[in-house]
Amino acid sequence: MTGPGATLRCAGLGVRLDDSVVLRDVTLDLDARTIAVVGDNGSGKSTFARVVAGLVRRTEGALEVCGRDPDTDAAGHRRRVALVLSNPDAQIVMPTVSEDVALSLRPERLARAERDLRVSEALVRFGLGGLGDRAAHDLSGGQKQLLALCGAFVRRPRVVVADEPTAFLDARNARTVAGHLLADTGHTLVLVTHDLALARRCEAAVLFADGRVVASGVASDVVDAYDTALSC
Ligand SMILES: Nc1ncnc2c1ncn2[C@@H]1O[C@H](COP(=O)(O)OP(=O)(O)OP(=O)(O)O)[C@@H](O)[C@H]1O
Repeated sequence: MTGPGATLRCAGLGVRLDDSVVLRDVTLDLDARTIAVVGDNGSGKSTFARVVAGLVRRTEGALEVCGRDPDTDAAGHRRRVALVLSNPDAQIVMPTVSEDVALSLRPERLARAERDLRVSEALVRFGLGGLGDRAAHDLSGGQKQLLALCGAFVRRPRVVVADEPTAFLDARNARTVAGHLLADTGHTLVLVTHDLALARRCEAAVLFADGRVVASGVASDVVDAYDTALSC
């Protein structure tokens, strides 16, 4: 694949895990800042998200994320990409809120003052100002997901891959988290979601079924196609 970097470009991409073919012949060319990934349970969305994030290697085909092949510079790719999962408990590593956010900045080897400033600015931005010294596991579910976003965005990632980030949240927290993910802060968003109203708010979408792409393009068109398939 050549030419200027579209956001997400795949040609004949396939993934085999433990001798099972999980993704097959995924071909896409999307140039959009926000991309939803939709489809039934088990259709391959999370696997695709992990390939985009550089956590799972494809076994076939070509892939470019913002013009770069994750496999040619895997470490650099992981530095540019942040991953947000549905279960924020799985993402909390450090005892306190601010230590947990600071951990995300460790690879940048910042001076302590700059690191502390970046952490406190991020906490305020995600509504956690004043909670820096709290035990991270004592936060509410919604606050924990905001902490996960804080840890993702404090690194100023080029790409954010979010896998069902609102799945366990109430309507208010889901709206807050979605607002942060969709806001234009210079990142590209790849958002796996079962929330079709949220998917419609993205610019583009991809619909998976049985490990294949069955529709891709403008988000509202793709979600309409999925809605139609669901009612058949
Ligand atoms: N390590 C693995 N080995 C074999 N098969 C796997 C592995 N990981 C996932 N799969 C299978 O790949 C298929 C796609 O899984 P994936 O988690 O990507 O789907 P999904 O669309 O994200 O589903 P959900 O909406 O339920 O989260 C499933 O059938 C799953 O069982």
